Amino acid sequence: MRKEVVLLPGDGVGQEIMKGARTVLETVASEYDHEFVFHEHAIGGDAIDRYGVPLPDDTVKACEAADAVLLGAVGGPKWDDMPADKRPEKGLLGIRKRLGLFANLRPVQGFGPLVHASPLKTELVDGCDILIVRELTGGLYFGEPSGRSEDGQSVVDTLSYTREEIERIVEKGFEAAQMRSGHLTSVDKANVLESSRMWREVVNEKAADYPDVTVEHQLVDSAAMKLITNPKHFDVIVTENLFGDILSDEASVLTGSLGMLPSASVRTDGVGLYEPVHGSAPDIAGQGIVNPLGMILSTAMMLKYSFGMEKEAEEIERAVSQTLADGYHTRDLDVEGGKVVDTEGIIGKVIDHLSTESISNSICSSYM
Ligand SMILES: NC(=O)c1ccc[n+]([C@@H]2O[C@H](COP(=O)([O-])OP(=O)(O)OC[C@H]3O[C@@H](n4cnc5c(N)ncnc54)[C@H](O)[C@@H]3O)[C@@H](O)[C@H]2O)c1
Ligand SMILES: CC(C)[C@H](C(=O)O)[C@@H](O)C(=O)O
Ligand SMILES: [Mg+2]
Repeated sequence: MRKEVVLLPGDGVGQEIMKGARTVLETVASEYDHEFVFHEHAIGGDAIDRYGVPLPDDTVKACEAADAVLLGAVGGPKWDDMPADKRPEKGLLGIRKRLGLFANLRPVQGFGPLVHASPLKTELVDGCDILIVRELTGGLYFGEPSGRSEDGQSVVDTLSYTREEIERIVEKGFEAAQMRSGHLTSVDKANVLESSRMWREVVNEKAADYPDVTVEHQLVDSAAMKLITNPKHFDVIVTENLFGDILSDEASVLTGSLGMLPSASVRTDGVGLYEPVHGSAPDIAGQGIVNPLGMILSTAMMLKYSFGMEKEAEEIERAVSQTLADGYHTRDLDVEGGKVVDTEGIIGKVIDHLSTESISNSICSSYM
């Protein structure tokens, strides 16, 4: 298959992890006889520096025309003093909105080889497998009005959702639960927020269409507590934009590092954007030590969801898992007896496991 992929490396470690994604895809292409054509475009601070805006029109057009988009990360202290509408993060929010990517799927897995990497007790983490379904194009991130009063003494951000926006993401949550364990946790703040009360109403209405799914409502504050005291309680979590942002970084603690989490930003049909959950990590950018596995696992999500390449995606996941099982990891992971390697080192190990020989071995062993 021939696929056009837009690469948006962005800022900070974005450039370093994108190299890993590209190398992995090139290996998959040669092993499986695919052709991935890469088109690199600017976003975030990189785009501000080069073109004066965080989301150039060319970038949007290229993404709209692509088969899929991969994004590294945006932002960093260099642009912290820019006015709100010119910040790098506006580029990311802009592309999500322009492409209509309302559903952000954030799987939290990888506990096999990493079960001892989490600061949480092993028995709490072992066997966890959670999918956070985060609403991505509404809520506080996009509500109007937003800004300061003329005298600078008051400020407003608006949390707004239409019923339709809630319905479509809640449906994604139910569909995911149906395909997994059949349990859905809807996270809100219905004891305080009107938007959450409408959210809860929609979840209860939709539940009738999914009789095979059990639903529970959980307030976001206690959900945050339960996520690290009893994570196995959760399977699919569906929640609004800001709650999903915060809970997913928290959930990364289960894997031992924020650098491990991939994500898919999708809509019902059309182009999808794949991005790790973490940011531009300015504290370690340029040092060659960033963990590229969240980005690499995002490429696996792209192959599965946008290109229907299930087998190829599984091979990437297997290669990552075997690399970790061999004891190799970057320094953000604290694994007793593990072997710390740099970014290039870990990418090389993943590639070794993607080579023809190792793939054919895994195919043989899967029939035994
Ligand atoms: N998708 C995105 O583009 C995205 C996501 C989150 C934050 N950001 C931006 O990134 C900048 C920094 O934000 P932050 O520091 O709060 O969050 P961050 O995710 O960039 O970093 C938080 C901490 O985790 C570490 N970390 C993150 N990813 C890592 C990886 N792959 N390997 C090893 N360590 C990793 C960092 O070194 C840092 O100590 C901000 O400008 C923020 O807006 C962008
Ligand atoms: C950089 C920021 C706008 C972004 C978000 O809040 O959505 C990030 O934290 C994420 O999780 O993708
Ligand atoms: Mg975030």
